[in-house]
Parts: sequence; C-alpha cells; structure tokens
Amino acid sequence: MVDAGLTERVTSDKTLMFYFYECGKVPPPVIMVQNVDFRYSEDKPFIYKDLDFGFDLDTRLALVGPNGAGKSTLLKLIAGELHPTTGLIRTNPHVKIGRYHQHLAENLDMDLSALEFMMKEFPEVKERDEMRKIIGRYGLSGQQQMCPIRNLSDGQRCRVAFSWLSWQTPHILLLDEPTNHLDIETIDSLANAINLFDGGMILVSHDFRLISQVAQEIWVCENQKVTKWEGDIFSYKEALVKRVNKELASKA
Ligand SMILES: Nc1ncnc2c1ncn2[C@@H]1O[C@H](COP(=O)(O)OP(=O)(O)OP(=O)(O)O)[C@@H](O)[C@H]1O
Repeated sequence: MVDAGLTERVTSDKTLMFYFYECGKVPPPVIMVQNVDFRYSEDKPFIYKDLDFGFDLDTRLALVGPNGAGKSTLLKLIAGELHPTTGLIRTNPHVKIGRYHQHLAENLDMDLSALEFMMKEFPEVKERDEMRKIIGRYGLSGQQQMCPIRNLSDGQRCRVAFSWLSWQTPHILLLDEPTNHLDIETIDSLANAINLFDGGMILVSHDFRLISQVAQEIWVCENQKVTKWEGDIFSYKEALVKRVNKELASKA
C-alpha cells in the first residue's frame, strides 16, 4: 500500500540530531557557591549546609543521591531560581545558564504550534524558514512543527523544549532528568550533543547509562552535603547495592 502510494508513509521521528550551539568563552570562575545553606522555609529542615565549590565551562558532572536529597534544588539554586538561605552564589554576569526539566515540556502553550511558539519566544528570528530549520535540527518534521503542540507526543514536546533551550545558547546546561520520554537512540543523540558542547554541564538523571556517557565527575548529594565520588558511576552503583544488602542483612 505504502509503496503503491495509496497511504501516507509514516516517517520515523527517531533519527534526530540534538545540537547545542557554540557558546563562546567566559573566563573562570564562572559560578562560585560560597558557604551556602539552604532550606525552603523556616519550618523546614535544611537541605544543604555550608556548600562551597565552583563550576566553569569545563564542568561535566552528574549529581546523584537518594530521592529527596536535594539534587533538583541545587540545580535551581545554581540557575538563580532559588536563593541561598545564607551564603552566596556568584555568577559571572556574562554567563547564560539554561535549565532543562520536565515541566518545560509540560508547560508549553499547547494551542500554539512549535513554529509559532518559537517565533514568539525569539522574535529576532524573522524568517519562518530559518526557524523551521532551527526546530528541524531536533527531528520535528514540517507537519509536526505546524500542528498544535497538544497534538505532539511527549517525546516530541521534549524536543520543542530542547530546541527552545539550546537557541538561548547557554554557557552552562543544567539538565534535570532529560531522558524521560526519550528512546534509547534519542538519548544517545543527546549524549553525543553534550559531548560536542563547548560549555559546562551538570546532569541529574536516574539513567546511569547516560551518566556514564557524559559525566567526568560524580557528586553525591546526601545529608545536607555535596561530596565528590572517587570513582565512576558504576562503582557508585555497586556501593549502593552493597549498602542496601547490608541494611537488609542487619534487619534480618
Ligand atoms: N517548593 C518546595 N517547597 C518545600 N519543599 C520542597 C520544595 N521543593 C522540594 N522540596 C523538598 O526538598 C527536598 C529536596 O527536593 P529535591 O526535589 O531537590 O530532591 P531530589 O534529590 O531532586 O529528589 P528526586 O531524586 O526524588 O527528584 C525534598 O524533601 C522535597 O520534598
């Protein structure tokens, strides 16, 4: 039927190229976290106490740790969306920070098409054809760019969010669970784009495979602290398994 031209061929949307634009150089230190304590409010416990470290354009790290330890909170602090309770986070004024998180894709204006959304967000791009190319790099066909975002799949909405994020040309990418709704080929494509990116990257992910592909350091968020893990993500996983087994044995 398809070969005979009787039905429309269903085009695979798997072959996409993630792409992060060249961000240019900014001299270090890019971000300094100095004596930072953080809690959401006075009646809540401290999530962090006395954090002290820095990030620059060479930073390639993954934050890991138990659920609720504060990984997403740390990304929001770095992005300036939350402010330290005490202490300072100093960011070089020339630095652009881009944070990807699941709500970006969920909170897109569903009535607009991807093309309309991007034209609205970036009015400096005047030509629709130019914008179509920009979004097309994320594997959305012409038809997918023109239909209301509500008609797109979750994975396709993530790509709209990624094209929006990368067109801001951030120097530091903060990626909070970027692999939800992405298939394995698309995740590999994202890993490739991160590895080609010339800026810094901090990743929060439960996908240890992605972490192993892109992170040069593992930092553990736990007990109000952030500590560098002396090993790779697989040795961290082994240590977690040992810890759980030990806890189970002590309860038996
Ligand atoms: N807006 C908020 N107001 C109050 N408490 C919050 C708020 N957001 C998060 N928290 C709490 O802060 C703690 C840290 O949350 P956060 O989402 O940063 O952890 P996480 O390590 O990213 O967790 P997960 O791995 O489950 O995503 C949790 O106890 C969470 O319930």
